[in-house]
Amino acid sequence: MKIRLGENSYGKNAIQLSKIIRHPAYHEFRQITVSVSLKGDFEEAHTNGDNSKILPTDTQKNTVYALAKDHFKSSVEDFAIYLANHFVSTQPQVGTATVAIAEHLYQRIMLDGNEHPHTYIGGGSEKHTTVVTKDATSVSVTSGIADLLILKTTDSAFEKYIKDTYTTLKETSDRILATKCTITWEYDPLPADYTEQYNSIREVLLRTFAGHKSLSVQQTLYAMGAAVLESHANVKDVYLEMPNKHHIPFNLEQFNIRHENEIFMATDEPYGLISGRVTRE
Ligand SMILES: O=c1[nH]c(=O)c2[nH]c(=O)[nH]c2[nH]1
Repeated sequence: MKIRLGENSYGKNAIQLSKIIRHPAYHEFRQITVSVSLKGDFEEAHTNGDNSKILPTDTQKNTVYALAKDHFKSSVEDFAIYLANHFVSTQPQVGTATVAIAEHLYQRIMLDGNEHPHTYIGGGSEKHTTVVTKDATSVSVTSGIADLLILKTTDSAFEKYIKDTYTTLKETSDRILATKCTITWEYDPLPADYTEQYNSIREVLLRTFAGHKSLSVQQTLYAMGAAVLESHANVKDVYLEMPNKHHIPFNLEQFNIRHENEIFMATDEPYGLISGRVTRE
């Protein structure tokens, strides 16, 4: 029987790195999770146990910490590109390096109307993500937002869907719309300033979510993706995952209390999961 090795990769996942950038008047604090994955000439490692072309994942991890000192200064995208390029250009057996970074967001706390110089508040579950894939001739950058918890208390309906024997869901013209969404977009061409692009795309996403008169999560998902493509010529496509964080109206009428769409029961599971890619024709 002929057996052969198929597609393979290896690397270090979930490297936790924090950095203080000390400015004279204040400190910047950054916290990231980095994953490295390498593809290349690793056939012999798998079939013969020959490790002569293996850069240990432990060394990959150490490289991330070492290079962060001088090269993690601005955006996570710039650092990911630097790291991916390092592995491709210093290791001839590596054909493609993929570096994924998720940044955990912190802001300096406000005290007496001023940002405190060295004390921070976390940004909740939201993360700024990037996945950079680099080979000898090309680089791709897909950035995004992960676990962004957003909610609106009106301008969301869900009506006129299929009703069959098993339907119990009541139509609503005014419900809570809540999601902890993960959104990614590919840049093409690559921007000069990733942080500026990220902030501007994030604002378009939030503005669209807020302003959209939603007939369903599906429709809001499409509107958010389309708004990014309409406002950012260098975004090739947008992928959105929007779990529906249900807030179910609680039946107060069983206690003879009038239901005025004010009291809900938040449920974690099961949850609707709506996902979709919005792209240019
Ligand atoms: O926006 C929605 N889309 C659905 O497909 C769906 N299904 C459901 O039960 N509630 C909702 N809400």
